[in-house]
Amino acid sequence: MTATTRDTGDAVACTGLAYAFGETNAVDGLDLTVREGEVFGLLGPNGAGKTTAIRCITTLLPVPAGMVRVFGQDAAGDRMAVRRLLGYVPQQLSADASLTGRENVSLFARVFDVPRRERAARVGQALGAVGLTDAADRLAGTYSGGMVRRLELAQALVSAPRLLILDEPTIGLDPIARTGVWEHIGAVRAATGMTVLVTTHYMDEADQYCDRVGLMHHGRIRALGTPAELRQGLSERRGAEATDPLPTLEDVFRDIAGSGLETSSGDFRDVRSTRRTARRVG
Ligand SMILES: Nc1ncnc2c1ncn2[C@@H]1O[C@H](COP(=O)(O)OP(=O)(O)OP(=O)(O)O)[C@@H](O)[C@H]1O
Repeated sequence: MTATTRDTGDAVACTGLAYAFGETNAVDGLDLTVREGEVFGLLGPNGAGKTTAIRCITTLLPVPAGMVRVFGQDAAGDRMAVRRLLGYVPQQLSADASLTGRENVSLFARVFDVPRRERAARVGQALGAVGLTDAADRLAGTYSGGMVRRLELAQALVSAPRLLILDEPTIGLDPIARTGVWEHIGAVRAATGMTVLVTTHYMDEADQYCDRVGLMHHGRIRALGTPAELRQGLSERRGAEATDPLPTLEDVFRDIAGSGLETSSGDFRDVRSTRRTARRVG
């Protein structure tokens, strides 16, 4: 095997990844490994560099410094090979309100080269996997926010990716719609063994649905582990008694990102993203 096709068994391996916008070091020496089959949550305050890192991993941005591999494929080398391995749900709207759900997913099937004779069946399966079979032939413009998010999930799933990358998939959704999105992700994952890399500002979701989380701050991972490990670690650092309740993941986040949070919106909600989502579903 050559260096560019070496498969480490990891879904994503970033080493020393750096990306700057002018003077701003958005990603600053990021080391990150996402293991095959896991749900990995990338958390961090506004401006931590999560979206920029994800855009490098999806090959939408170049890799100016460091290394990014997706299932062993070099993102700076064969970008199409990397793109074929992944499905991506960005923060911005990726569904067209003037098309039906089925038409939207069909468009992605064509773009991702799903063989013509399999297309109709695969589109139907993707819509079914996110619970949109009954609404498939309605215009996406008539969908609720949660349905739009599930439609975008179907778009990303139609190419049967080995790695699904979701940038704040539940922002702006009500609790029931949030749970719905996660349940559909979980069902597809259980059926296919797909790896999931997700960013979220909702600590409760990270705690409940992610196998491991990485807390990113100023362009790097500052803490890494299962939610339980991170909570236990903070408890030990605080010298808590065994009978004390474990701190929450939000406590861990505040402990690490500290001042970074005070310069943002005060909680983990990204106002900018919420607005983007509000536009998308409006
Ligand atoms: N297109 C751009 N031009 C200039 N600076 C940018 C651009 N995109 C991002 N940045 C800057 O890079 C840094 C990292 O931004 P990024 O969007 O990656 O963070 P994030 O962790 O995804 O934040 P959020 O949680 O708010 O989405 C920030 O300082 C941001 O202002």
